[in-house]
Amino acid sequence: MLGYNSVFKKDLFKDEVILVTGGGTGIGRCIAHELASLGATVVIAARKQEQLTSVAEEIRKLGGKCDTMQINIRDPVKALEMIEAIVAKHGKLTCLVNNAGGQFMSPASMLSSKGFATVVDLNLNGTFNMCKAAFDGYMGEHGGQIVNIVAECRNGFPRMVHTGAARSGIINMTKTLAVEWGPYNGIRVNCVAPGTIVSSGMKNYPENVVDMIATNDWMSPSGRYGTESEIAASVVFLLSPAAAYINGINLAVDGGSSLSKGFPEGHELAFNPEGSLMPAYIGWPEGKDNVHNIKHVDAPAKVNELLNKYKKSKL
Ligand SMILES: CCCCCCC/C=C/C(=O)SCCNC(=O)CCNC(=O)[C@H](O)C(C)(C)COP(=O)(O)OP(=O)(O)OC[C@H]1O[C@@H](n2cnc3c(N)ncnc32)[C@H](O)[C@@H]1OP(=O)(O)O
Ligand SMILES: NC(=O)C1=CN([C@@H]2O[C@H](COP(=O)(O)OP(=O)(O)OC[C@H]3O[C@@H](n4cnc5c(N)ncnc54)[C@H](OP(=O)(O)O)[C@@H]3O)[C@@H](O)[C@H]2O)C=CC1
Repeated sequence: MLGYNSVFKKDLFKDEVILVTGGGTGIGRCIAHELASLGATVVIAARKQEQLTSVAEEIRKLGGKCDTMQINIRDPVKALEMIEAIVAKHGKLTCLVNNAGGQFMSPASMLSSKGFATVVDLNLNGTFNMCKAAFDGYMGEHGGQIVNIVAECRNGFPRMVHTGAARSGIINMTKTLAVEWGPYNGIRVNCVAPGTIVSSGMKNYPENVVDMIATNDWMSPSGRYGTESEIAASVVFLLSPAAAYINGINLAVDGGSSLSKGFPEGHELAFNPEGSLMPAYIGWPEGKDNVHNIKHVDAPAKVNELLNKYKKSKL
C-alpha cells in the first residue's frame, strides 16, 4: 500500500494553533492538510503568497481552518513579527513545524563560500530564527511542541555539503533546545528526517537526477520511496500527546535507507564506491563555469508521473 489513511483521532488537535513553514507546497502542504483534518487551526507560511492562498482554499473547502502568512525565514525580525501576529489573531501558538528549507546540488569543489553560506542560512539559521521567535513570542511562557524537518545526514552525501552541514546543525540544535527549553512548561523539540520522498520539491532537481529517481524505485530497503503523507503522519505523532515523553530525538522516516549501505542484488554496480545513496552515473559537468548550466526542468513529466504513482489517498 503506497497511500496513507489517517489513523489519528479526528479532534486530536482541535484546540491547537499550529504553524507550518513551507506549507504552500509538497510535504508542508500535506502536513498542513493532515493537521487541519485533525481539527487544528493551521497557519501556513512561506515566501510565495499565491501558493499559500491556494492551499488555504483547498483546506477550507474541506472544512478545515487555515490562515496564511508571508515570510522569509532567513529574517529573524520578520519571524518574531509573524509569531506575534499569529498570537494576536488566534490567541496562541501551540505547535511549530519547521518544514521550509532546501538546497541546490553542487560538488563542494565547485561551490562558492556564498553558495555554502546561503544554504546554511536558509536551513540552519532559518530554523533557529523560527524556534527562537516561537519561544520569545509565545512558547517560553506557555509551552509548546516543535518539529524540525531535516534530512538524513549521518553519512556523507555527495553534492550536498552545505545542506548536510546545516541539517546536522539542526539536529544538534534540536537536542540542545530540548534540554534548555524542556523546563519551560514542557516544551518539546524533535526532528523528522525524511528519506527520499516523492514530492513537488523534486521539480527543483536537475533533470538527470529526476530521471535516476524515476527509474530506480528500489533505493531503500523498503523497495520504494516515501510519501508526503508518511512524513505528515510522523509529524502528527511527535506533536501529539502520544509523544509527550519524547524530546530531542531525530526520527528517520526513510524505509530503512539510512541503515543500508547495501542495495538489492543486481543494482550494486550503479552505486559509487563509497556506497553512498547517490549513484555514480549521475554525471556532473566538468568545470566551475558549468555549475549554473545544469538543465533544471520545470514541472517535468517524470516528477508528475511519480507524484501520481505515489498519490496520497487523502488529497
Ligand atoms: C545531507 C543530505 C541531504 C540530502 C537531501 C536529499 C533530499 C532532499 C530533498 C529536498 O530538499 S526537496 C526540496 C527541494 N527544494 C529545494 O531544494 C529548494 C530549491 N532551491 C532554492 O530555492 C535555492 O537554490 C536556494 C537554496 C533557496 C538558494 O536561492 P537564493 O536565491 O538564496 O540563492 P542565489 O542568490 O541564487 O545564490 C546564492 C549563492 O549560491 C550559489 N548557487 C545558487 N545556485 C547554485 C547552483 N545550482 N550551483 C552552485 N552554486 C549555486 C550562487 O552562485 C550564489 O553564490 P555566488 O555565485 O554569488 O558566489
Ligand atoms: N522531498 C524529499 O525527498 C525530502 C525533503 N526534505 C525536506 O523537507 C522539506 C520540504 O520539502 P519538499 O516539500 O519536498 O520541497 P519544496 O521545495 O516543495 O518545499 C520547500 C518549501 O520551503 C519554502 N521555503 C523555501 N525557502 C524559504 C524561505 N526562505 N522562507 C520561507 N519559506 C521558504 C518554499 O516556499 P516558498 O518558495 O514559497 O518560500 C517551499 O514551500 C524541505 O526542508 C526539504 O529539504 C528532506 C529530505 C527529503
